[in-house]
Amino acid sequence: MAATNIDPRRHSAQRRLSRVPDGLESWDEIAGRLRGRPPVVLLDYDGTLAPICDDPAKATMPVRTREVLQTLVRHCAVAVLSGRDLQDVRHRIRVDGLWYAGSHGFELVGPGNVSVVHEAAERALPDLDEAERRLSCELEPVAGALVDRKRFALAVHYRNVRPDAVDHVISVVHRIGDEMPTLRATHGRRVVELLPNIDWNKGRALRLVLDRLNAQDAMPVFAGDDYTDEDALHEIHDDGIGIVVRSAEHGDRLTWAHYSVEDPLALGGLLARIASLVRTWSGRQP
Ligand SMILES: O=P(O)(O)OC[C@H]1O[C@H](O[C@H]2O[C@H](CO)[C@@H](O)[C@H](O)[C@H]2O)[C@H](O)[C@@H](O)[C@@H]1O
Repeated sequence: MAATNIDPRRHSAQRRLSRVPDGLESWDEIAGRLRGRPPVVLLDYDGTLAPICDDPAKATMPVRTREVLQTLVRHCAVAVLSGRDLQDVRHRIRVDGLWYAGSHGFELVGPGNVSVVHEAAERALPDLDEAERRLSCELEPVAGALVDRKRFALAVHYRNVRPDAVDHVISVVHRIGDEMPTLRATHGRRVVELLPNIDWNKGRALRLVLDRLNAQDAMPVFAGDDYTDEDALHEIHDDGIGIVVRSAEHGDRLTWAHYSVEDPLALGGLLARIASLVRTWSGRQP
């Protein structure tokens, strides 16, 4: 299962979540790293901007975080890289001027009507349709299982499934995915997903955004909470600031992040400090 791009030779640079310093406590160090290098801020949505909840349709970002994004985007480039469908994540964030990537980066839109769709991923669409049909049918009897179709991904949520039925749900998704060579499986927070079997992920989408912005001198700052975010954290590991949002759900896993924050609210606080810093540089305009 080719879920990530990560080069195993560099695994020694990963750390356990419990050993990653807190970003708010390390603020002076972060501010020092940003000095002279304006940030490009790239963010995951679920579990990062918005707290995790039982119903994916009800995940919302705190009002204060939206205000911070509105301030940030006036002073630096901001992108949201989500596993959600592109239209869904745009609708949830509702801030103009941002880059938005949906389906884990297989489609993106940016300011000035920029639109990028991964062409090869379109070849997986018939199999995604077929997998959606079969999974909806096979998992219909499983209470709490939720099949969530995005344009270039198919998530099966098991957060509300009885613990003794979870393995069954996961194995059904893998069996159907294995029968379709155009698809591959990935895992997230109480979710298993089928994606186009292409060497593409949030790390590659992040690099695409930086390239399009011509942002070689900028400091990429990425924040995420989940396994799929590790590709983006890995991508900027040597030349950026990676932040992981901690969660008990993952245990003491390995991460490429440089700093951590306790939860989405704390991340909002850290983003507010970054916003305040970049505002100062541009003469304190709102
Ligand atoms: O990359 P993200 O923006 O973090 O999207 C990843 C998945 O997030 C959503 O599911 C997760 O959040 C739900 C709401 O809190 C939660 O109920 C679920 O258990 C989590 O897995 C979203 O629904 C998925 O489509 C995304 O792929």
